[in-house]
Amino acid sequence: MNKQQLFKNIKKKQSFLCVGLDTDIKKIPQHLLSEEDPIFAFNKAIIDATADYCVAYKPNLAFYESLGVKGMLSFEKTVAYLRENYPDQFIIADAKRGDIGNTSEMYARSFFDHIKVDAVTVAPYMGEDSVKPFLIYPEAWVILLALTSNKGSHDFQLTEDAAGERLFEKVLKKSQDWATDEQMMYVVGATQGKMFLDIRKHAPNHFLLVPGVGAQGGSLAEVAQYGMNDQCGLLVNSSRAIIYADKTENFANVAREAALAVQREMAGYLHDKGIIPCKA
Ligand SMILES: O=c1ccn([C@@H]2O[C@H](COP(=O)(O)O)[C@@H](O)[C@H]2O)c(=O)[nH]1
Repeated sequence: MNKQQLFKNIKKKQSFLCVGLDTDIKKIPQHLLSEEDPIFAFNKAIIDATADYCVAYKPNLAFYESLGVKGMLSFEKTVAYLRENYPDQFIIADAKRGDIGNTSEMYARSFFDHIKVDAVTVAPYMGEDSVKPFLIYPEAWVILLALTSNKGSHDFQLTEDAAGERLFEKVLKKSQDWATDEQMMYVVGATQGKMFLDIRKHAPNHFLLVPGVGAQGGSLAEVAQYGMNDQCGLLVNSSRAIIYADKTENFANVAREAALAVQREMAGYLHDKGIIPCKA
């Protein structure tokens, strides 16, 4: 999916919500454990319940890999289910990959040739040759870690060189030699508040994948205020606060309500920015 199609979907759905499929066998409702593939059954129910209110899904690979081969099958089935039934949803494999060139090439093949997601998250710290193999797929996206949502983002990403340039700024600047905003996005944590202003100085037109609202306490209002651009430019992820909003047999309906609440708030910010027309 290209940038224009993504923006069109955001306007149509009045939402820039990405639902995170961080599916943990220990957290899903008990009654699903008798299913042949409980993880897929959970994901399918969550997707069917929330698809009206979001434009993207982000399965995090750690949750699937932790279950071995079975988990990877659930992941692949989830992506195939989305592709077949919700082709307008943008699919992000949150895998935080990146290695020497020939190894990155294998990661890229796995996500873009084999599983066929729209985007993969990549760590930038091994540099150009570790990122470039993901960029040979013209329709696929790289989402580079820039300024993450966790406390540890201070350890490296916010450190300054002698000229006062912070590491995340170097990442934003340098990586723009590798790809345009039609193929690269950046991860910026919702917990970073006003730092979105600094991000936008270096990347005014890029889409940002923003995790950290909901369970991590980041403010959607601040993200919209400081991070939104004329084409929205935001995909805000929420995982636990939506998918585990309820643990009973009614979990999917409650997840739908949680997604709807976020979508309504997002519609307000899109109106305020003039991206979607005000209600009559
Ligand atoms: O900076 C980052 C980068 C990635 N993540 C991932 O996003 C989700 C957040 O889940 P919540 O339950 O909504 O907190 C999860 O998959 C993280 O690994 C992040 O949180 N921060």
